[in-house]
Amino acid sequence: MLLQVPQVLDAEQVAHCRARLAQANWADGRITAGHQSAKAKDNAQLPEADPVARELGALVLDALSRNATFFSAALPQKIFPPLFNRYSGGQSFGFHVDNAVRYDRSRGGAEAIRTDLSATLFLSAPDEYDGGELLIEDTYGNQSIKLAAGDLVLYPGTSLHKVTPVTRGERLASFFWIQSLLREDAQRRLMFELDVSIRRLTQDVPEHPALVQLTGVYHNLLRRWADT
Ligand SMILES: O=C(O)CCC(=O)C(=O)O
Ligand SMILES: [Fe+2]
Repeated sequence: MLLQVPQVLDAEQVAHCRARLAQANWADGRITAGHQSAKAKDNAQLPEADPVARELGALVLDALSRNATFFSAALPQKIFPPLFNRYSGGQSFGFHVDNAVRYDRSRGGAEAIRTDLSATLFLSAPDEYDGGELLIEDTYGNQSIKLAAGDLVLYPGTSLHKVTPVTRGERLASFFWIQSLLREDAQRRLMFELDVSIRRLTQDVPEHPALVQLTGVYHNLLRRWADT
């Protein structure tokens, strides 16, 4: 399932991130690339331990924790501390699949996070740059994603994807991975659709007794499938 989540960050939060990123110590993006993707990757990135990355990463995680759509679609178990990248002057990232497991070293150890889902949170407005589309190979063909600043796209970690060359301006984004309670994309999609339907019914017919039953079905399926 490929899902766009609008307005994860508001205009003020985006402006704050951009101001901090303008002063940050950017490095070559290949620092976090796996063996294969290093060949395809040409961008700038903040190192994982960079204080600006940690500070803004916490801001992004806090926004995600209050976003019902993100929660319902991802059913997050662990989230990799958000990273930040920048493409300009023709930079791009060729087709690749993200590493299956990432190690979060932000708390001293090296906690393994299975990358069930990948996410990009756009921090530049689409009219600020040319190119820079995130192309994702989906079951239904290629999707070309270029979202408003503050919006996020969530897609299965199993997907082949690339970022097309940025030929004008600069594309800033935050990107990260999620280990979900549900390992399979098909299960996550079913649970998301069930949750969206229950929420619509709760709005339209709040007193209907079947709502209690349906909510029970949701939780009992999750209990059956959740991998904790
Ligand atoms: O910049 C993006 O939108 C995606 C970055 C990416 O695919 C990666 O770092 O693995
Ligand atoms: Fe990637």
